[in-house]
Amino acid sequence: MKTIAQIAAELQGYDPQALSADQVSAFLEQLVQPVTATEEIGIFEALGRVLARDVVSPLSVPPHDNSAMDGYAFAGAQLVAGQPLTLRVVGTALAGKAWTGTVGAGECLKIMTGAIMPPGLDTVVPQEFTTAADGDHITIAANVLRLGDNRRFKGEDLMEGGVALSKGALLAPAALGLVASLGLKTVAVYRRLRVAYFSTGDEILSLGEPPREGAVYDSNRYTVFGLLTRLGVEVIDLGVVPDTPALLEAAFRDAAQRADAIITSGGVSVGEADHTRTMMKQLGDVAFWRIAMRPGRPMAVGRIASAGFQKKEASSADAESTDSYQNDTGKAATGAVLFGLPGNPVAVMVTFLAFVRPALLRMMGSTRPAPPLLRAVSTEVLRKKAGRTEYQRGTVTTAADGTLQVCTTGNQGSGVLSSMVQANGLIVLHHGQGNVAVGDTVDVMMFDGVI
Ligand SMILES: Nc1nc2c(c(=O)[nH]1)N[C@H]1C(S)=C(S)[C@@H](COP(=O)(O)OP(=O)(O)OC[C@H]3O[C@@H](n4cnc5c(N)ncnc54)[C@H](O)[C@@H]3O)O[C@H]1N2
Ligand code: MOO
Repeated sequence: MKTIAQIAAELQGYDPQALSADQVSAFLEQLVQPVTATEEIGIFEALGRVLARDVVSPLSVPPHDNSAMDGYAFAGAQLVAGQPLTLRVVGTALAGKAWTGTVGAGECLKIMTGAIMPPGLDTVVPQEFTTAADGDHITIAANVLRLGDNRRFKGEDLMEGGVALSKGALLAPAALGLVASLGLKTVAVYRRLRVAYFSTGDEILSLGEPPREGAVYDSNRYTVFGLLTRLGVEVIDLGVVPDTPALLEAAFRDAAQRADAIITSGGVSVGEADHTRTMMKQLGDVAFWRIAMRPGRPMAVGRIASAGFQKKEASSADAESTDSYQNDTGKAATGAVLFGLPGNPVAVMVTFLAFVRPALLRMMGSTRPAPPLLRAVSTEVLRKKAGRTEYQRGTVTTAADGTLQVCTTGNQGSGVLSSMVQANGLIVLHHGQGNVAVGDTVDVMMFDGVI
């Protein structure tokens, strides 16, 4: 496990007072490692979990060549271009039962979708392309079919012995179905990540407290709860912690003991009455950054030591595998990764989406690349200074001509949550980018499926 100083030394051009968003991502990739503990769980429990071992197909899917249509199976070599074909129906093959008779030249077999294709037959004509000829014959119109049509091959979805799903896959609904199609009842996944969160600040009111002059209700706790829950981690909610050293220390210790990662909001800027910063420094190995981005400029990142694990031992633990420090909760006793987010509600969400979410996914063991950004045409002028990354709240819509367009949603202040609620994505104005004119194409990070 590398210390903050080690990672910083390896990162080109590292300056904690002026880090680009890309440098932050590169830093976090070094700081966080996937959990190692795994468990075997039922498929219904596996949605959103990360596969810890390749799933190797114990059988082929489909298990045999079969029909893709309700119709008539026959040997396709009998088809002649430009001519209809009349065949005698010799029987019916139903799904789930093998047909045991023989089908010769000039003959066909009535077959249902999914029924096994008997040997020698390779083509299926859908029922609606046929007309009943006299007695037990059918006629296939000319030029409606080619040899091999409507036949599904054994193993065309998954072949026995092949890797059906790779380690690191995030189990989405299609993956659950795929596992079930192999007849498997359980999958091996990484244990669920535990993430503790608390809000800091003396001006922050918990719900239920009466309003007080100068105080605001805690909203970050709820947005972070939502973001973490959507990610599928176990959320450890530690509420609002006042700016009191003893209470902050207790909260950090408790969080580091129980969680893999700690998220806090507030107290990472240069304010005077902030014990949060001091406590982070005292209990851990933490860097305080000013990121060249908006919103989300100040942020603290590092590792908080858990009780019984002395900070100065961190370097001796470096060479060891995290596994040797497992405590009885299955969590490495090396403390927890800290994401100290700025207090402003939109800055919390933006830093979470830009940095914390990818880092947590990595800790969960996921190897899925980040979803691609969408390209949309800006319908307004966007003022942007080169030399920092800006995230603006926006709404993407489809124009009458089918192109995607985007406009911003209201007040872009970093405390304004209403414009976040209206948005369906974040317009990402990259580090080197300047002003945007009407008609320029911009990148958008869509929220769907993320938040
Ligand atoms: N001299 C400077 N001042 C500030 C700087 C700076 O670089 N130099 N950066 C500004 C930026 S950008 C931000 S963001 C804030 C971040 O400061 P803190 O992380 O110390 O956050 P606080 O001061 O505690 O809070 C900021 C703001 O957010 C409100 N807040 C905090 N927690 C919550 C919560 N749980 N729910 C709702 N609202 C919350 C808080 O009341 C403040 O209004 O610093 C700037 N200043
Ligand atoms: O950039 Mo701060 O992080 O405005 O909210």
